[in-house]
Amino acid sequence: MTLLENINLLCTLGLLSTGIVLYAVFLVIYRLFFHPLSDVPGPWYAAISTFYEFWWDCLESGRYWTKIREMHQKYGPIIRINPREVHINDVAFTNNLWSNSKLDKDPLFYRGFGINKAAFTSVSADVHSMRRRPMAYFFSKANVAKLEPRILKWVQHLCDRIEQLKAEHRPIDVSNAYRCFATDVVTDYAFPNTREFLLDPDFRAGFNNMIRDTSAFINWNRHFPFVYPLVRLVPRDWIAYFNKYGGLTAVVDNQLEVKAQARAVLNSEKSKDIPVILNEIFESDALPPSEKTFDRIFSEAYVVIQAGTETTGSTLAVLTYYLISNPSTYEELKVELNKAAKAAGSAPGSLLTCQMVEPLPFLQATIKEALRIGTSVFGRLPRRNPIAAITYTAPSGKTYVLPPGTSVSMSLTDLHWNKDIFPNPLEFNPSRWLEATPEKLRVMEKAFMPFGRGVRQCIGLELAKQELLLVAANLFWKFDFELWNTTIEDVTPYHDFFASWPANNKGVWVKAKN
Ligand code: HEM
Repeated sequence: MTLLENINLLCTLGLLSTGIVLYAVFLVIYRLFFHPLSDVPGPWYAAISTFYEFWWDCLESGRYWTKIREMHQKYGPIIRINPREVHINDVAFTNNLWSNSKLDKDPLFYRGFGINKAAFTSVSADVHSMRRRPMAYFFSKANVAKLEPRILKWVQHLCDRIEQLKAEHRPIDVSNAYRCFATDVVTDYAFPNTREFLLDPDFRAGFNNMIRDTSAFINWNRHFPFVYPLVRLVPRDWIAYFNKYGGLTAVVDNQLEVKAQARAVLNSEKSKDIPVILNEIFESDALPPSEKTFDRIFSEAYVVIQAGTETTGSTLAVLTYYLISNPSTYEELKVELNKAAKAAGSAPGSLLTCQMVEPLPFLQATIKEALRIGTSVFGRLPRRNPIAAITYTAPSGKTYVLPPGTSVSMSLTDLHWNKDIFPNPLEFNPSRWLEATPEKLRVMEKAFMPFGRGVRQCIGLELAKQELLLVAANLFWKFDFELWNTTIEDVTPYHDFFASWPANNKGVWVKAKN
C-alpha cells in the first residue's frame, strides 16, 4: 500500500468515526431535549439509549423491574424507561391501556418470545382478534366445565404420585409436579397427543429445570432478536453431546415434539373423543388458508403449552409454600374442606369436584392471594397506538400526550403489590379478601387482574381457575404437608423473564405426612 493510499484510508476512518460520534451526540441531544417524550420524567441515562435497560434486563438477569420501581418512587406515576417507552404505575389508567381494543402490542417487546404467528404475540389488534376468535369457545367457562372429568383424571394422577412418594417417605418437588400436571391438562385439551408428564418418575426434573434456566433467553432475544433463531440452528446431536445431564436436550426434544404435534394437526390426525383445540383452529371456517400453515399451528401450540404450564405451576407452588408456612391459615382451609366433603358425602378415596368447592369462600380467597402475591405474569405489558396519541393525566393534574407509536406499559405487580390497596402486600393473608368492607373490596377487585384485562387478557383463565381450584381443594383435603429444604426465597419473585422467577431456582419441596 502506498503512502497516499494509507493517508486516504486514515482520512476515511477518521471521517467515519467522527460521523459516528457526531451522530451519537446528535441522538443523545435529540432524545433528551427534542424527542416528543422528553417532558416525561425519568433519569437521563434511561432516556438516551436502551443500554441501561439491556444492562438490567440481560446482564443483571431480569432485574430492570426493581429499577423501574425505584424510578417511580423518585419521579412519580409516569416515567420514561427507554428512549421510546413510558411506564405508568396508576391503577386508574389500567382500563385506558388494557381495555382499549384498538391498541397493538409493542412488537419490539413481544419479539422476545421468538414466536410471531400466535394470537398472543400478534402485534396488530385486528390480526389478534382474527386468531383468538376460533379458540375462544374452547376456553369458555361452559366448555371448561364440560371437561372437568378430564381435569379430575390428572388430579387423580397427581394424588396417586404423592401417595406413592408419601409411602416411600421421599420428599416431593411440587414445583415440577405441578408443571407436569398443567402440561398434561393443557395438552389433553389442546394437542392431538397428551404428554403424560405426570407419569415420569422424577416429574421431568431435567426438562423443567432447564426451562427455568433458559427462560432468561426471552430478555436476550428481545434486545438481540437473532438469539432464538441461532439457538434453534444448533443440531440436536451437538446439544446432546455437550449437555451431559440431558436437560437442554429434553428442551430441544420438547420443541421437536411440539412440531410433530403441529404436523399431526396438518395431517388431520385425531385420536381423542373430544374436539382438540389445535385441530379446531386448523379446521375453522373463520380463518383463511394463509392462517393454516405449519408455522402458524406450531406457534399457537408452542404458546399454549408455555402459557398454560409455568403460570399455573408457579401459582400452585406459591400457594403450597404459603399455606404450609402459615399453620393457622392451613388449618382454616382444612376445616372448610372437611366440612364441604362431609356435606357432599365424599368418601376419603374420592375427589372433590368443582360443584362442591367452588362456593367455598376461604379456598377462593387463598387462591386469589396466591395469584396476587405470586403474580406469575410479572413483566410489563406494553401497548401502543400506531396512528393516534395516547393521553395520560397524572393524579397531579398534568396531562401527557404520548405520540402515535409510543410504547406504553404497566405491570401487574405494581397493582398487586400496591401497599395502599393491599397493606403489607408481601404478607400472605387470604382473610384480607373476606374481611374488607364492600367499598375496600371494590378497590381491591379493581386492582386485581392476574390474568390481565381486556381483549388480550388470558384466554385460558377459566381453565386455569378450575385447575387451581381442583388441585388446591383435593391436595389439601387429602394430605398433610410439611416443607422440605424450602425457604421463602424459593417462591418470592426475583427475576422478570416475563414470567416471575425466584432468585433460587430449585423449587418448592414438601413431604407428605402420614
Ligand atoms: C395461573 C395461571 C395463569 C395466569 C396468571 C395467566 C396470565 C395471563 C396474562 C396476564 C396474559 C396476558 C399477557 C399479555 O397481555 O401479554 C395471558 C395471556 C394468555 N394466556 Fe394465560 N395465564 C394463566 C394460565 C393460562 C392457561 C392455563 C392457558 C391455557 C392454555 C393460558 C393461555 C394464554 C394465552 C393463549 C394467552 C394469550 C391470549 C391472547 O393474546 O389472546 N394461560 N395469561
